[in-house]
Amino acid sequence: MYIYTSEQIKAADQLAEKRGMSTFSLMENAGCGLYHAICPYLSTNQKLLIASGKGNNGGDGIVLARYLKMAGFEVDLIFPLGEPKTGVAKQHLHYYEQCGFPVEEWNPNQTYDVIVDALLGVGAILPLQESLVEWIKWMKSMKATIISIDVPTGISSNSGVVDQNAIKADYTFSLHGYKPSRFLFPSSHFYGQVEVVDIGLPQKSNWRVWTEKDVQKSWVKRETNAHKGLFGTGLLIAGSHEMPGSAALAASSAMRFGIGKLTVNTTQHASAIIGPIVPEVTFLYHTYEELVRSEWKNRRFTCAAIGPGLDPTDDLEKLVTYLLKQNVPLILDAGAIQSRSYPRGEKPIILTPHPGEFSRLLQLSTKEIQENRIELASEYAVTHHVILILKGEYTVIAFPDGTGYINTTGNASLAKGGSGDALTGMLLASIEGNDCVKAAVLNAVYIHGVCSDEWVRKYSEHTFVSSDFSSLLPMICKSFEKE
Ligand SMILES: NC(=O)C1=CN([C@@H]2O[C@H](COP(=O)(O)OP(=O)(O)OC[C@H]3O[C@@H](n4cnc5c(N)ncnc54)[C@H](O)[C@@H]3O)[C@@H](O)[C@H]2O)[C@@H](O)CC1
Ligand SMILES: [K+]
Repeated sequence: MYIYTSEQIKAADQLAEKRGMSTFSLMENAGCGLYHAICPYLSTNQKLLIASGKGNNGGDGIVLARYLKMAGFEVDLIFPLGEPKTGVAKQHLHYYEQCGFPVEEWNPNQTYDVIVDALLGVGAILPLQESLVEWIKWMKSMKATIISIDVPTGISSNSGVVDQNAIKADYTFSLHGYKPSRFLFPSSHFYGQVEVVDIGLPQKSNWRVWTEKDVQKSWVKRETNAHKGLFGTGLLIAGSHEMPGSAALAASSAMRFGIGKLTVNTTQHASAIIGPIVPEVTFLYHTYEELVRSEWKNRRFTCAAIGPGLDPTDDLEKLVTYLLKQNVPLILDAGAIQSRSYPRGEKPIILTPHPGEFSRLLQLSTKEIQENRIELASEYAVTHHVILILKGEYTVIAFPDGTGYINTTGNASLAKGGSGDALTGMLLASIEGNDCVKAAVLNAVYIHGVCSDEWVRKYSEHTFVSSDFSSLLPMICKSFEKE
């Protein structure tokens, strides 16, 4: 489940060539792999069109056409932009013709059930040429099932940018790995259902998708002689007169997700609301200044989270600066997400902005953030030595060492006040319950999403509320425990 930029794909191609695996063979692997992956979606009574471009994406289309013809499918292969230009695509066209298969002229009066878009892949340069636009308009009018090879024509590989005439695929079969645009916006909505086709290249990338298997492998089972001191003594600085619920949601999720002990620093008013919901927590009622002065030394907290339900003020900033010096895992959310510098310590500092908060941090529009979520999150994490969790559909989790992950769990039911607070609580618990920081962070994000996925399996997505995390977590966590 790796993710590759167009530059990485080209480099992998060149390295394979140098090592003796020719691009001709890779194209054969691609076409053959595509054939096996696409076949289950086709039937021999359908009329198929493969539209190939001049580059190697078009070459993949030629190989696929040969396999489909050999299997008895009714396929027309056409070149709306002219015949192939690259050496390997020409070679494959030669072999295709030697096998006795024809190239057709585009006939706008012919109808098709399935159209395979092998026009542009990772070599696309936007905007689309006028000659292609006319053809795409005809193709869209056909109302056929559209299958794109590698990336839908008209979207960028590396960013979320989309040409106004881009092809919206029903299915996309990506070669070797996902391309970043699969998880960016608005491009991801043009991919349809996506499958990755292996073409025999070694998998190596700093970016990948975190999967159920990853969670299972990294799930920590408690020792039989465990005691509460082993799972963290957390300080949650959250909740205000106006927003007491944020602290309740973060605290209950932290307790449910396994933290040993939790103290909530909040207002007296907020604690009257939090207490009945989470009787397991203890309370502090300090001002930010008082917390800086004494509490840390007296209490020996092993981790902290700050921000849910808090307004960004100068005093809050002073407290964050103080916490950053304590060398404990620190989660900064909501009101605590501000522009500042970070120490290069051993303990993880985790920021959890949504696109609006990240846009304020970077002084970029939300559109620019959404088009380049992966790259921008990674740059920020590396430059500031923090773990950056950029929330939203396909949450991006970027680490200071330049690695990163995409989370694919979760759905629109999470678009509701309080879901971020619950994540903060889960992160606080997770970071103390797993020695592997990456797994701790990724598992919290993954399971947070699974809760909402489980909800929508049974109930309407409109009805999920963040208090539901508490009742869903016991069952969902159980499903990851090894017997
Ligand atoms: N390592 C891999 O993953 C492999 C990838 N292969 C395929 O090779 C593709 C990349 O091939 P290329 O680098 O040849 O690039 P493409 O085939 O994506 O596109 C290049 C061609 O499209 C034309 N073009 C670019 N932008 C255009 C626009 N806006 N309007 C009209 N024409 C435009 C260029 O002039 C060039 O002729 C991949 O997407 C994949 O399908 C496989 O064939 C082999 C191995
Ligand atoms: K394509």
